Amino acid sequence: MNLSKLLSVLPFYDTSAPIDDITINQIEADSRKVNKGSLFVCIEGFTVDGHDFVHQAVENGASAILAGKDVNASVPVIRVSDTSKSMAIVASKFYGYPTRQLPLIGVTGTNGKTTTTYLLESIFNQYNRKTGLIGTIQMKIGDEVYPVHNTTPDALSLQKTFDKMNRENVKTAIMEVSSHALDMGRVNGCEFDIAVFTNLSQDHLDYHADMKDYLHAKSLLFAQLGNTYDEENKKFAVINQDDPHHSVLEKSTAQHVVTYGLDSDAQVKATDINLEVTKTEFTMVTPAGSTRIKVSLIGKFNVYNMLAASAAAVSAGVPLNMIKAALENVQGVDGRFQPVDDNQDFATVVDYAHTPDSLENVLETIKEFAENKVYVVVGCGGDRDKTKRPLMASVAMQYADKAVFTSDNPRTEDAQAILNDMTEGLQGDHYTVIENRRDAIFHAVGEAEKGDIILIAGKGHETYQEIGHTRYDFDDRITAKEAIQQKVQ
Ligand SMILES: CC(=O)N[C@H]1[C@@H](OP(=O)(O)OP(=O)(O)OC[C@H]2O[C@@H](n3ccc(=O)[nH]c3=O)[C@H](O)[C@@H]2O)O[C@H](CO)[C@@H](O)[C@@H]1O[C@H](C)C(=O)N[C@@H](C)C(=O)N[C@H](CCC(=O)O)C(=O)O
Ligand SMILES: Nc1ncnc2c1ncn2[C@@H]1O[C@H](COP(=O)(O)OP(=O)(O)OP(=O)(O)O)[C@@H](O)[C@H]1O
Ligand SMILES: N[C@H](CCC[C@H](N)C(=O)O)C(=O)O
Ligand SMILES: [Mg+2]
Repeated sequence: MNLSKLLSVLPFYDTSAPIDDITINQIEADSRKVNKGSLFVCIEGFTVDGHDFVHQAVENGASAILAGKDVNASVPVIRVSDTSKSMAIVASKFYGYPTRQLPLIGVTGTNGKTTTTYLLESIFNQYNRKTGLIGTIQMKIGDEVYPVHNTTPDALSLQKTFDKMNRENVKTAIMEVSSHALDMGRVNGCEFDIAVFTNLSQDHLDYHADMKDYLHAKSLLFAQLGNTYDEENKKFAVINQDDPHHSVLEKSTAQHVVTYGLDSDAQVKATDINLEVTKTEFTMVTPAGSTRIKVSLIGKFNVYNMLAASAAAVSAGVPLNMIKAALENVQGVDGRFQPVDDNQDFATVVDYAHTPDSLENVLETIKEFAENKVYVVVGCGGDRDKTKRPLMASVAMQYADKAVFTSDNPRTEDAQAILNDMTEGLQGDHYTVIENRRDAIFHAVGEAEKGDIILIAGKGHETYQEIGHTRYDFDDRITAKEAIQQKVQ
């Protein structure tokens, strides 16, 4: 695409040299990936400054540079005030505004985003729509799976991905939208049709100044739905009415609000809920009718996730019988309340709870069904919210008969210091500290007796333990299986 034409979407910019004859065939923010004919965008990161890599970008064939400060280059430099924002706008144009033609559902909230997006994927597949999915575990186009580095990728990768989805005939895109992404403007340029809010509780206070700031970031998704009304293209804000923050989000948008909740007067609600150890049953009441649903997902928190997905699907016009069929087929999400079984006489569950609220929800569910003792193996991530550490430890102590505190991605922090943060001032002594996660899992499995249940929390689908800057192979499910096999031999 002609560079002047591409930049016509920007209100103001300066150039160091004429750009009329330049053709751009790629936009790139990583100098290492620049090819001949690229526009290299300099982004000031948390680790390094992209402006320092202009030389490498030019060596690799960049035809022009988009910069936020003075840089020297043998190719034209385009100066803008904010390269991240400009990149999102320019990328949308370069890829032909892909989300204008692609129905897009964004899911935000502290817990339940991944689960809700997977439920939505199942519902839209049942409705015969090819789906695209972007989130914590992976990116998917139909059945094709791609690896991801972030829950919500940067603006450039997103626009590129949506373009690919359009070219591969995706009819509905579903994505997790993290608070980091909203705050950093990664979803700038995305035209959402439905925004879903799951819940808000403490997490990420390493990044957000306080809970108010965290809530504000979440509200940006609802503000981004826009304030113009198009009868042909209705937009919806799907909001959990049982969450105390719901009214802030409702006020952030001018679009239709669809509420969901367990009791109250929500538009989509669950009544007559029957929570069992292997299944859940409830009646889903929606503006489109009611239906009894029997699913294999466990726990009240999953009823919320099902309501969130159903409320979004009903808003998009999916018939209730399709929603029911899809939910009843769902077998669970990778690493979320995932049993590890090898004919042992105690239960073992791997789950991705890594916040005080999610740990409490999952332990509450387990406690309700436990026939005997409850064990929990859990740690807290390094280089992440330090204030959640004692809270997670005390939740573990409150619900478990025996807590085993261990490491969960210490990253650049000292694992023992993280464990000290967890256990300092802790009430009670029914806990053990075993820094090595494999040893901790083997310990819990070794101790468990008939009818006990072990929850291994925090890593879920993760297949690594990150120590320093290195990710070592590690999988709770594989490790638990090995421990069980060794025990039952
Ligand atoms: C704090 C943060 O969000 N960092 C993100 C950021 O990395 P960064 O700022 O360190 O980037 P950087 O390495 O300084 O690089 C700056 C620029 O220089 C460029 N560069 C760099 C090196 C080079 O040789 N040449 C070059 O051009 C880079 O391509 C980049 O454009 O930009 C990267 C690329 O987009 C992200 O992958 C990275 O996320 C890191 C991995 C991360 O851990 N982020 C977390 C905090 C996060 O975003 N989490 C949320 C929520 C998770 C959840 O709860 O679900 C998420 O959405 O993932
Ligand atoms: N609606 C919910 N409310 C509270 N806890 C939940 C809910 N849904 C799931 N959980 C718990 O939170 C864990 C993470 O769930 P999930 O991966 O769906 O959330 P997420 O919002 O995508 O998390 P992340 O921020 O890491 O992407 C689950 O393993 C479960 O323990
Ligand atoms: N996306 C979350 C995942 C946390 C998972 C847990 N295993 C940890 O490493 O803290 C984060 O990066 O904060
Ligand atoms: Mg997620």
